[in-house]
Formats: sequence, C-alpha cells, structure tokens
Amino acid sequence: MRIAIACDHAAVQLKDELREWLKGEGHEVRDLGTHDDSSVDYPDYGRRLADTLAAGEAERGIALCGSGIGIMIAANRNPAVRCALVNEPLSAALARSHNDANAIAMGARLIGTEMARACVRAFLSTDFLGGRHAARVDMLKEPA
Ligand SMILES: O=C(CO)[C@H](O)[C@H](O)[C@H](O)COP(=O)(O)O
Repeated sequence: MRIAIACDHAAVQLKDELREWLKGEGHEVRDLGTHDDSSVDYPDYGRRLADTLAAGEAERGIALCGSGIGIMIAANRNPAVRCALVNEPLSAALARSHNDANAIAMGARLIGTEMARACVRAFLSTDFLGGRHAARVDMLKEPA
C-alpha cells in the first residue's frame, strides 16, 4: 500500500521507526518530514499529508505530533481527509470500519512504539463496513 507519513519535531523518532517498519512490511512509504528535532509547525505537516492524500499520491496517511491533536486538526481541514486520533488499536480499527478514515494521528509523547505499531496494523488491515456507515460518511461530505 502507498502510505504517507508526516510529523512535527516532537515525533521524528516515532515517524522514522514506523517508516522503516512499514517499508520492511512491503509498503511504499512517502516520508513528508519533518526530519530532525528543529522546531516546526504541525499545521504545515498536516497540510502536506492532506495534500498528498487529496492528490491520490497515497491511499493512507499517518500523522504524528506530540499529542497527535494538532496535526489531526490540521489534516482534517482538507475535505478529502478523515483523520482519526487514536491511542489504541480498537479505535484505529473502528476508524476504518465505521468512519472509512484514510489517516490516523498519534501522539509521540503519549504512545510507545509498540502501541503505535499495533494501531497502524489495525488501521491498515481493517476494511470499511459500508452500509449504514457509508450513509453517515457521505453526510460528512456535505458542506457545513
Ligand atoms: O499539536 C500539538 C498539541 O496539540 C502537538 O503536541 C505539538 O507537537 C506540540 O504543540 C509541540 O510543542 P512544542 O512545545 O513546540 O514542542
């Protein structure tokens, strides 16, 4: 699968770990930065991730910052993105099965690498259920 991953300075180590692991699992991973711990602004990286998903250059996105909150809000500004903040795998699976999320966000200051991997695994391996959930997801596409 083509996966885009983006982070701010608070999450570079987790981003790098997830990128290498996902590559090892056979995924095509696009690393949108940031690449070191110099302070940057999560809205820029949430937008990069959103633009990449909206352009069809990746099927799934992973957004990381200190808490996961800021970059999740930033990514969701693009109507092509449904990015769910997750802390454990059940939420990641529900974000797919009920919400057809195309991105997840996690907080590198709050979650360990193993839990983050478990979330990503659930996110990538769970299908959208459709049916009543599809009607609700369609409602999200209506203008506010
Ligand atoms: O957006 C956030 C909070 O909702 C992220 O945790 C950021 O990574 C955090 O705000 C960055 O904080 P810093 O003190 O500038 O490292």
